[in-house]
Amino acid sequence: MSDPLKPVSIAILGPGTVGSEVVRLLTAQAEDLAARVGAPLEIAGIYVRDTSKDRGPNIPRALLTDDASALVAKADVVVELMGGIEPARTLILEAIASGASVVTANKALLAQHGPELYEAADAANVDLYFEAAVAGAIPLVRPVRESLAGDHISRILGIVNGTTNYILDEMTMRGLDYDVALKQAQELGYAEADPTADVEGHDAAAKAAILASLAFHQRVAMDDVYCEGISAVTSEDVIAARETDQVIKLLAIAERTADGVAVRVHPALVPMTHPLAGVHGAFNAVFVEAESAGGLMFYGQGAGGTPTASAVLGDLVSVARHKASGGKGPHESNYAEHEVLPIEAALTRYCVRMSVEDRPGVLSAVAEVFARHDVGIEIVRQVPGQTHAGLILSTYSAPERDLRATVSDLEASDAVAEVKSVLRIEGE
Ligand SMILES: NC(=O)C1=CN([C@@H]2O[C@H](COP(=O)(O)OP(=O)(O)OC[C@H]3O[C@@H](n4cnc5c(N)ncnc54)[C@H](OP(=O)(O)O)[C@@H]3O)[C@@H](O)[C@H]2O)C=CC1
Ligand SMILES: N[C@@H](CC=O)C(=O)O
Ligand code: NA
Repeated sequence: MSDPLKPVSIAILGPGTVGSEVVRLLTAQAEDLAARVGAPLEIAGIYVRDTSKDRGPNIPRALLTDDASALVAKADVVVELMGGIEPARTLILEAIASGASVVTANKALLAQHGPELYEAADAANVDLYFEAAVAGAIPLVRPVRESLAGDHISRILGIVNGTTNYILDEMTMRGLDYDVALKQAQELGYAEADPTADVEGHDAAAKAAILASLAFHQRVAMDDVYCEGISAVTSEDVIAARETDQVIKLLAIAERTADGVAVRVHPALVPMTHPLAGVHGAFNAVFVEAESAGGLMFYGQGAGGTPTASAVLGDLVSVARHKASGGKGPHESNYAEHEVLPIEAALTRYCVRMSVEDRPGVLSAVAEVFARHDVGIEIVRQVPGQTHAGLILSTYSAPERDLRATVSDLEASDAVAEVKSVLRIEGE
């Protein structure tokens, strides 16, 4: 335990969208934060690659340094907001080795190298906090890691990527083109430095891996998460969804069943009446189902500089309190060994949109393909077309492997001109 009046020295790595807001709020709220921590928080320096670049009025030039290792070595707490794997990983390990606690928003790093970082932090008896890494401002890591530590979480389902929710929402509500909506999301500071991580689902998959690891008390890596992004979602899909009172959302789903755990990220049709359908813009919403607590819902801003800075500062206050007055946050809990199940085992529903020959007998030929794989059809809608008829079929719940085999046979069928899209249906 250090002298309660001695300042806690903070190193900021990366004053970008999030980091610059953290610095602004640390300065603007200095008195409140000092009172809450029990010691002043002092910025020891801000690491950048180029110290000559102007970074706006919130970033004092005098604090800039391009010597990350020297800065990390003199800090009590290192706040990593650069993103990416290297040099973030090495600098966090250096920080931990020198006895500093770490706050990071870097989900990509945690999903790939989490075990190495948790082990180092536990061995050095320092904190590693990462509330901002999952669902931005929403308190979610702490509730799952701490508040629900006495319960059994069975399922987590939600929207955990602000950029893709913003894009899909703009396409649905305002008919915007995909590319225009993505550009806006980048300008608003929601997207990752390389937005491929957002639109291909990798960012949501990293968050799903982190949440599943915390919820199921075992290591779930990025590679364990089945991942499909939204880059293949077309305006036609969005319109077809709206015509059937549904919306398309990129969902992250982590489930624990009797057979093991399954974690997946993919676009899905959600009924308009479901609460997730009402999550607009860059907002996120996550449902957590636990044995004793029942259902819990978390909702708020999942991206953006200021909201994310709130989560970073919350962590910073916690770890600084430990530096000022003693104590330590939770260590990694990874004792469980559930099997990680493949996507083929998932039970889900499909909506298949296709164009078919406009002749008698086609409907029964299509129905026969579904029956061949024991997949029940719940709803059939036919849409007249010029050369072909449009057919939209929604199935009952079935194993993914049977649904895939059905689609593959539909593609090979003479009755089907084209399978235009296949979307899972969730949230009913
Ligand atoms: N933006 C958001 O809504 C959210 C972001 N996050 C996470 O927060 C982290 C930061 O994101 P964000 O602020 O948006 O990112 P930005 O790209 O806006 O900022 C990154 C900052 O880090 C600096 N940086 C990047 N790479 C290096 C490097 N190799 N060496 C030194 N400095 C480097 C950049 O410097 P320079 O200006 O010189 O390029 C910039 O100042 C990421 O891990 C991201 O996933 C988490 C939740 C929400
Ligand atoms: N790019 C991410 C930022 C927050 O994690 C997102 O869009 O959700
Ligand atoms: Na969060």
